[in-house]
Amino acid sequence: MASAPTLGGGPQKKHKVTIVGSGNWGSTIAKILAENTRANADLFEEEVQMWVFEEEVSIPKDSKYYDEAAGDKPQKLTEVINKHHENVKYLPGIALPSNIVANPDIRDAVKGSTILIFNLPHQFIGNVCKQINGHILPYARGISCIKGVNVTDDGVSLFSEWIGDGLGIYCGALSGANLAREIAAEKWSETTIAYDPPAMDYSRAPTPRTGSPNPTTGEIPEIQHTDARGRASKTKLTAVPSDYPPLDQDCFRTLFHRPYFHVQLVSDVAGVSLSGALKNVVALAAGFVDGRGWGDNAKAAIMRIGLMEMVKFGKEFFGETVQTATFTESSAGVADLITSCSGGRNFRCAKISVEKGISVQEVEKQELNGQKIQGTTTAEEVNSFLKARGLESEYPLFTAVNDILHGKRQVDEIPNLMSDS
Ligand SMILES: NC(=O)C1=CN([C@@H]2O[C@H](COP(=O)(O)OP(=O)(O)OC[C@H]3O[C@@H](n4cnc5c(N)ncnc54)[C@H](O)[C@@H]3O)[C@@H](O)[C@H]2O)C=CC1
Ligand SMILES: O=C(CO)COP(=O)(O)O
Repeated sequence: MASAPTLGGGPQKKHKVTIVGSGNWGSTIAKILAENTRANADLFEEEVQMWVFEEEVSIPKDSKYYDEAAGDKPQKLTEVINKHHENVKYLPGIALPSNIVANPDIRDAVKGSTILIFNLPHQFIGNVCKQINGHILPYARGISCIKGVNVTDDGVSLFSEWIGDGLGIYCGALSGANLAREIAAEKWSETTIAYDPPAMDYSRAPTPRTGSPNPTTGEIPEIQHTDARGRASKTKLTAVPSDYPPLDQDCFRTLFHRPYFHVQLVSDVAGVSLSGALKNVVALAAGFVDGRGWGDNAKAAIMRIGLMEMVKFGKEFFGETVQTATFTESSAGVADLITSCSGGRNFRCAKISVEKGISVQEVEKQELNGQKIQGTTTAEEVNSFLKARGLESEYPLFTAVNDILHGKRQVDEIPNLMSDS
């Protein structure tokens, strides 16, 4: 284990960072993390592990990476990334720092890491967590960059909480107006990180939700989560050993903040996670109306109604744990809604689907080269949750998007369906 001297002369371990996922956003975040682990050698091990869902890629003849010896033979994506320091499939044209190690073995990638960054399409996270459960450090901490919600028959839960509960660790959330391709090109943007673990990790005062260790016994409080049906779950955390730098908000700010990627810290994990998930449904609606050529006023109307439904959903099902300001003031809320409804993949796929008269899923396959949009599944998941509670009519925009995706409604019906909003 790498160590560095402390003021007291004792060993000071460094945090090891693993990113679970390597798509368009996953690879962009890996770039940011690797730049910052290099710049902060007192806190972090320089090498960043990046778990890659292994697949084979063909390198075209006109590519600078074309290898005469290999010819057209497909090559493993991990090997291409480690050799050329570029994710040629999911983030082409962007140089990745050489301290990123692409690893196809998920258990090996997370081994010994104190910091786990979850960044993959939400439909794959369940299987990945199953594979790493029991193979991570008990005192690891996580951040979920996933934009989606976890819906089961029992209710809606946030991936940050679901990952935390499942793995027995604390997991915060990162979300913002963050089109990956712009950030990978180092164009300035803001993001929001919500990280609010019990005070044992904290250099600041504890919040009422997370409490602090019992001053007499030193016992660590459990983290309590309440799902959308009001059912509570508790995660008993293992404290981060004191020979590591504190794993607090400041540590995560240092890990993520770049001159071109400004981090705003909040404690509302639920609000940040929900905003990121629900705005994808709204972005599909914005794409539908743009595809019909209705212009910016219609798109603004969609954003206004969508934001209202996002806040209503958060307040109705997550109560006091979400703050309205997260939706209306943070990068994770209104700013992400605007960028996603302007140039996101959900928006673009929905727009093209209307223009070409084909399904959004078909456009996704044709246009995105393996990238996955999240709005289609989130629209279905949110709809099945609302339907089961007889609440579809209270969320006309969310409901209309799902109905259009399933051919039950037409885009032209949107104005009438929104008439009471
Ligand atoms: N791309 C963007 O601009 C942004 C994306 N996000 C969010 O980040 C999350 C990750 O998305 P991206 O990195 O964009 O992914 P992506 O859509 O670019 O790529 C798909 C990824 O899924 C992986 N994959 C395919 N099949 C798999 C399987 N069976 N098991 C596990 N992995 C599999 C692929 O290897 C690839 O890494 C999503 O929740 C997305 O909403 C958030 C902010 C920006
Ligand atoms: O979340 C995003 C921007 O913040 C990306 O949205 P898309 O997945 O629709 O591209």
